This record gives sequence, C-alpha cells and structure tokens, in this order.
Amino acid sequence: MSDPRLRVAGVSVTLGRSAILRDVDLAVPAGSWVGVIGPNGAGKSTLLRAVLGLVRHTGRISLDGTDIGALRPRDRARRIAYAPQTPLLPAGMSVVDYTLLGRTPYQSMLAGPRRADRELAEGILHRLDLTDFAGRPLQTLSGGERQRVVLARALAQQPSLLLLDEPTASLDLGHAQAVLELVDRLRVEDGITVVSSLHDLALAAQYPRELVLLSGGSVVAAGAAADVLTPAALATYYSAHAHVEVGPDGVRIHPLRTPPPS
Ligand SMILES: Nc1ncnc2c1ncn2[C@@H]1O[C@H](COP(=O)(O)OP(=O)(O)OP(=O)(O)O)[C@@H](O)[C@H]1O
Repeated sequence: MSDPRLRVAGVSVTLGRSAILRDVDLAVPAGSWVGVIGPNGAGKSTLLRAVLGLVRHTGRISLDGTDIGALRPRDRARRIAYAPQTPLLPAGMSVVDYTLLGRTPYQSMLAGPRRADRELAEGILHRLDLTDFAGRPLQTLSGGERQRVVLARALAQQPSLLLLDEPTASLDLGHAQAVLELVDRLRVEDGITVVSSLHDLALAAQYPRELVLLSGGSVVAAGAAADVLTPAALATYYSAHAHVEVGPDGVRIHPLRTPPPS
C-alpha cells in the first residue's frame, strides 16, 4: 500500500515541563481533508506546528514516506503551506505583495515574481473575494480580511499539503463557508491534502472527510463526523450540551441551554 500524504506516528511534544501532545497517530491520505478538533488547549495548533517542524517532537512525521526532517527547507516550503491562527503580518506590505510571498520557494534568490506568479496571485485573490483589497496595506484590513489574505499566501504556494489553523476564526458565516468551499474545491481540483483545526463543530461536521478529536494532547476519537461528534463526546471533552442529528445530508449540531435551576 502506498504511503499516506501525511503520517504522524507516536508523536509527543513537551513544552517547558508540560506534555502537550502524547503519542499522537494520524494518517492523512493524499487528497483528503482531516479536521483536528478539541477544546481550547487540547494541542491542535501544536500538532500543526509539529508537522511544520516548528516545535521539537519525538516520534515520526513523514510526508509521502519521507521524514519531514529530511526534506530540504525549499522543498518543504513548496510542499507544505501553513496558515497560522495569529500570523505576524509585515506592516506596510500590500495584500498582493504579501500573497506573492507564497511564490518565494519557486523563485531564484534574486529574481522577483514573474508574470505567471502575479497572474496566479491575482486569481487567488479573486477566488477569495479580495481583488478590491490588492493594493491595501495589510495593517488596514479587518480581522476577517487578514485571515483570508493569510490563506491567499498559503494557496499561492500551490502546496501538496495545506495546514490551516482555525481558518474561519474571524470570519462571518458567509465568508467562512466561502473559504471552506474554496479549500474543498482546491482539494478536489488540485489534489491538495488538507489538515485544519476547527473550533466551529457545525462546520467541522460538514467539510473534512474525517475528524480527529484531541483532548489533553491525546487522540480520544477519530473517524467520520457521525462517529466522533456524539453527544457523549461533546459532554465529556467539551463539557457542552448539544443535540446531534445525523441525517442523509450529514451531521447537525444544535447547542442546548442547560435548564436554569428551578
Ligand atoms: N511554549 C509553551 N510552553 C508551555 N506550554 C505551552 C507552550 N505553548 C503552548 N503551550 C500550552 O500547550 C497547550 C496546547 O496549546 P495549543 O495552542 O496547541 O492548543 P489548541 O488546541 O490549539 O488551543 P486553542 O483551541 O485554544 O487554540 C495549551 O495548554 C498551551 O497553554
């Protein structure tokens, strides 16, 4: 059997004196979308950062069978794109120039972006509803606009693996759906493999093919949304009360208020 695009095997991360990830296993087939969910502090961002090589880990992380530590930095930058939850954006840079940073791994050291790079960046800005913002300095954007621009830079990398940390955190419902639809279209049309953390469980139930539920740094459930997002799991790991409806068009989650004490 061929290697999955991404394999995380027995990965643990310790930061300071705290065990943040414990023996995490994950296999993401090429062209799939895995959603990493879990309550605040469960280790979702740390898992994505470990895949990027930004935090030290034990265990093995491989891309198409090659240990990520063995990839040359340029090769890694071409193959893995990352849209962080709270990116540091260079002040004064325009939206289109920031998007073009995604083309850096494809350019020779001193050459600037080529015409094809500009056309690609413009196409991505169009697909993300950002054309009117192309010339705007990054610091003038709203939170949701910034989030889409960070995604634009990641997509400009034309990666084989796209890591998204809370891609919808600052987006209104319409833009959240548009971004996730676009990601899914790129997955289907361009064969991009996606791993994203998601807080919004209603969206998490609809887009990724598979969910991995982290709690306290460990994988406590994995599989289809209907198997992971059970009322019992929501109560146990999120301390949340919800009604879960599984129907022909997927899983729907209805948060329920706790009845007030009588
Ligand atoms: N450098 C560090 N030293 C010690 N603990 C850290 C460090 N960085 C992160 N942590 C802790 O690791 C845990 C996991 O953090 P992480 O950001 O991965 O969680 P998360 O699931 O993405 O959370 P959220 O949903 O709130 O974004 C948290 O308890 C956090 O405080």
